[in-house]
Amino acid sequence: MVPHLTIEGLSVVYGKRPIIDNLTLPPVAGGGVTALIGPNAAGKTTLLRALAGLVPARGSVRLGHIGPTAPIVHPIELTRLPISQHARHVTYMPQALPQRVALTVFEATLSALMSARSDRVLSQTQAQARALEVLERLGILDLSRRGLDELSGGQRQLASLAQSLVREPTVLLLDEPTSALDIHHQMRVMQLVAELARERSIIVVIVLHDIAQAARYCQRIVVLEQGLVAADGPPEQAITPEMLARVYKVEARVEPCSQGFLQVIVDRAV
Ligand SMILES: Nc1ncnc2c1ncn2[C@@H]1O[C@H](COP(=O)(O)OP(=O)(O)OP(=O)(O)O)[C@@H](O)[C@H]1O
Repeated sequence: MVPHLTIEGLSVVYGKRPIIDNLTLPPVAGGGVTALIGPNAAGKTTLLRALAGLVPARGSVRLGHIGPTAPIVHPIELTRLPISQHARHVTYMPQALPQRVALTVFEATLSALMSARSDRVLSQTQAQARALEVLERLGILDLSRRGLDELSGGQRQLASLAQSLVREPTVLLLDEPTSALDIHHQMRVMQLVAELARERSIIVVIVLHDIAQAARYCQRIVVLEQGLVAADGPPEQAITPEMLARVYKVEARVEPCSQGFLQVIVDRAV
C-alpha cells in the first residue's frame, strides 16, 4: 500500500490577501521526494503550513493509500482533523528552530519518537536503538550527549531534522532543512531523506532554494509562483530556461553535468 496525498482547491488567505489560490495538485505519492521551489514570498511556507494543519485553509487535503487492486483506500480528509490527530500522520519541520530547551540531542530525538509512537508498540530498547540509528545516519552521533542549547546553528538544524525523521510519519514536510548546513551535511541530509522516503514509503515534500539540489534528489518539482503552480513534473520537465526566466526573472542555462545531474547556470538577472 502506497500513501498518496491529494490537494484540491486549496486556498489560504491572510487578512484579505490570497496567498495560496485554489491550488490543485495531482496526487503526491509516498516513496519519493517532491521539491517545492519558487521565488521569495511565492507561498511555499504557507502551503506547507496549510498541509500541516497550522493555518486555516479552504479546500481539500486527502491522505489515502493505493493498494494493488483498489484505487484509493480509506482517504482521510486532513483539513477536518484536529491538530493532535493531524500530527499522527504529518510531521512538519519549520525553518525557524525553537530549540532552547534543556534536553540532550539524544533525549530530544527519543522524546520525538515516543510522542509519535504513543499508539504503537515499541520497547524502550527498540526506541533507543531507533533514535541512535537516525543520529548515526545523519552523522551526528557524536552530538548525542550535547545539550540542544549548546549547539551551533547547523548542529541545531541537524538535531531538529533527527527529531522529524525519527517519527517516520506518513507525510514529512521539510521547510528549507539544509539552509544552515555545509555542503557535506547538505548532501548527507538529502541522501538520507531520499533513502528514508524510499525505504518507508514516506511522502516527503521539501522546500528548497537550491534548484540543482532539488533536481538531483527529488523525483518531482513543483514550482510555486504567487500562490499558483507555475510548473509541476520531473526535474527535466519543470526546470527549464523558460520557467527560470518567467518565474525567477533570470537568464539561465540548464545543463547536465558530467555525472548527468541537472545544473542551473545563471547568466544574469533580468
Ligand atoms: N502570518 C502572516 N500574516 C500575513 N501575511 C503573511 C504571513 N505569513 C506570510 N505572509 C505573507 O504570505 C506571502 C507568502 O509567504 P511565505 O512565507 O509562504 O513565502 P515563501 O515562498 O515561503 O517565501 P521565502 O522563500 O521568502 O521563505 C508573503 O507575501 C508573506 O509576506
